[in-house]
Amino acid sequence: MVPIQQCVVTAEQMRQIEGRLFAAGMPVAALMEKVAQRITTWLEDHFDLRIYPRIGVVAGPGHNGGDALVVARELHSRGYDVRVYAPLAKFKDLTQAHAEYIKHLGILWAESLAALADCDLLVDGLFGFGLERPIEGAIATDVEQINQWSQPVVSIDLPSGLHTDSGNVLGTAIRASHTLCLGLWKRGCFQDSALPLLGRVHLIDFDIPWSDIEAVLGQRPQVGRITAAIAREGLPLPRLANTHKYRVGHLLLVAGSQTYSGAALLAGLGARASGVGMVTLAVPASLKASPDGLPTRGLDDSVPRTPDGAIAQLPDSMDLESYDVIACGPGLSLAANACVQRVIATPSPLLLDADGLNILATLTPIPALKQRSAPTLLTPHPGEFKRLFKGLEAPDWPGSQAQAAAHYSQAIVVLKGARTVIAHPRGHLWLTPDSTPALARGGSGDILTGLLGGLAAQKVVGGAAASHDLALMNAALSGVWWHAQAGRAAAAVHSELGVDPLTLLHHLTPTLVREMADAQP
Ligand SMILES: NC(=O)C1=CN([C@@H]2O[C@H](COP(=O)(O)OP(=O)(O)OC[C@H]3O[C@@H](n4cnc5c(N)ncnc54)[C@H](O)[C@@H]3O)[C@@H](O)[C@H]2O)[C@H](O)CC1
Ligand SMILES: [K+]
Repeated sequence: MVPIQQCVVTAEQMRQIEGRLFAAGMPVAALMEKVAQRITTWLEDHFDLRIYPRIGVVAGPGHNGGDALVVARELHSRGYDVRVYAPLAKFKDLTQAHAEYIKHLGILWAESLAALADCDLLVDGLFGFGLERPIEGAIATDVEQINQWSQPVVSIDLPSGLHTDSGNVLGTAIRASHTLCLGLWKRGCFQDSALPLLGRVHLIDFDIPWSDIEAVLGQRPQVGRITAAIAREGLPLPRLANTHKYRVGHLLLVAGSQTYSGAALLAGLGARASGVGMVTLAVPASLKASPDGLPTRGLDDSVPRTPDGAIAQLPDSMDLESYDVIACGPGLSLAANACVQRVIATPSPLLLDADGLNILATLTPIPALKQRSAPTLLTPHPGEFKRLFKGLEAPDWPGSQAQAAAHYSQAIVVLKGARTVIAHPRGHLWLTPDSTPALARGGSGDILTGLLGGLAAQKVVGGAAASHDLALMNAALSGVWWHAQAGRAAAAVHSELGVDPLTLLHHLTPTLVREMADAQP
């Protein structure tokens, strides 16, 4: 059984799951009642009656509106001063019944949105996963008015106006301060276009039986949300009490040039934060004297250099197979072609990033990757993705793009974005639950490369070749999640503008310590 927090559905999948519950005998009205009770309790816990006495509820014609009306009734019975506004006169039957009872109770039924202007909190129950077409006309005007007001807005299921799957705005959409996703996470909650409108997201569980989820999503759902538990499981912890540095991974990091020296350093520091036993940083001799005490292997001056001062070729004397994992790319510049070709030809687990990917794009990338006998992890941002996988950016969302690219290249693809997605060649897709725009900054990605490489080396070391693919996947899940959580922790202290790469680095270890402590029983 997969934990509920890990499941992500489309509108159609949710409809199918809901349909199974109803077919099995769960009355529609009873389910709405149960869901709305949980929403009401959540609201009461987060918006105290003494501070938020007046609550405005905006209800639509469908069952999202029905949920909202039950919430209105329950808030009224718990002592809140509730006002309801329903911009459409026609309701589905169950919603209509709740509307009549609301009026019978004497709850204020407003004729216009203006009556809700001085409410302390608004509940948005206009549309949920049944939104079929763009919001237009008078309702669009109402939505825009709500967005101009300053009180918090809690959206039921989704901010009204967002498409459940694509996260795109249909016409116009509510800008929520909180979104209470009902039952299962909806795919739209992970889309870049939806992020500015969702506010903080919470799942309201209503005990959907696993058998019904499994019947629709399968025993191992193809799409998963990375939970803290998944991320912790993938970390190389705990260590054996009698281990030593060569048993906890040796990473070769091929990075840097005269022009881009910072990238190599940040990737090296990211690797160091991963706890990996050994990092060999293959950098041009000019970068050898690294600040911050990082052990580097500066290749001597006899090694040919590119015009940018990157390593043009790794020395023949270097045994690349002796490392557990090779990570290659940050700050290499585009001329380090031969160097990248050599690491690709080495039968070791490989992570390619930045110029490693840009150089790969100039080769015949897919055959080059498919010929590899060891697993590959690619970490493109959307620009690198486009160069590498021309045409595969067409599917409607980054998840499908990454899945298509992973299938096509037979590599694990970490497509970086506001919510990074991770796709495995066998089809599984993982979504990052939360992150921060503070990470939108040069250097964040270099740190991620080092972190992933270091985690991967610790997972790979000592394992049979057949286990290396899983080791890389686990490293990707844990590393992407850890990096995002550290970014959030750093932003909480230093603001979204204050998370420069070194600040991010300083938050990696404390974040790990906190997350591991949270896992203690
Ligand atoms: N997840 C669950 O199992 C449960 C969900 N609940 C809630 O039900 C909604 C989905 O309800 P549904 O009636 O199918 O759809 P909506 O309420 O989102 O709205 C459909 C309604 O609106 C009309 N419509 C659609 N688009 C527009 C538009 N642009 N302009 C005007 N009118 C439009 C459409 O014709 C329908 O009449 C889900 O999100 C949950 O909130 C259950 O209550 C509990 C179980
Ligand atoms: K809504």
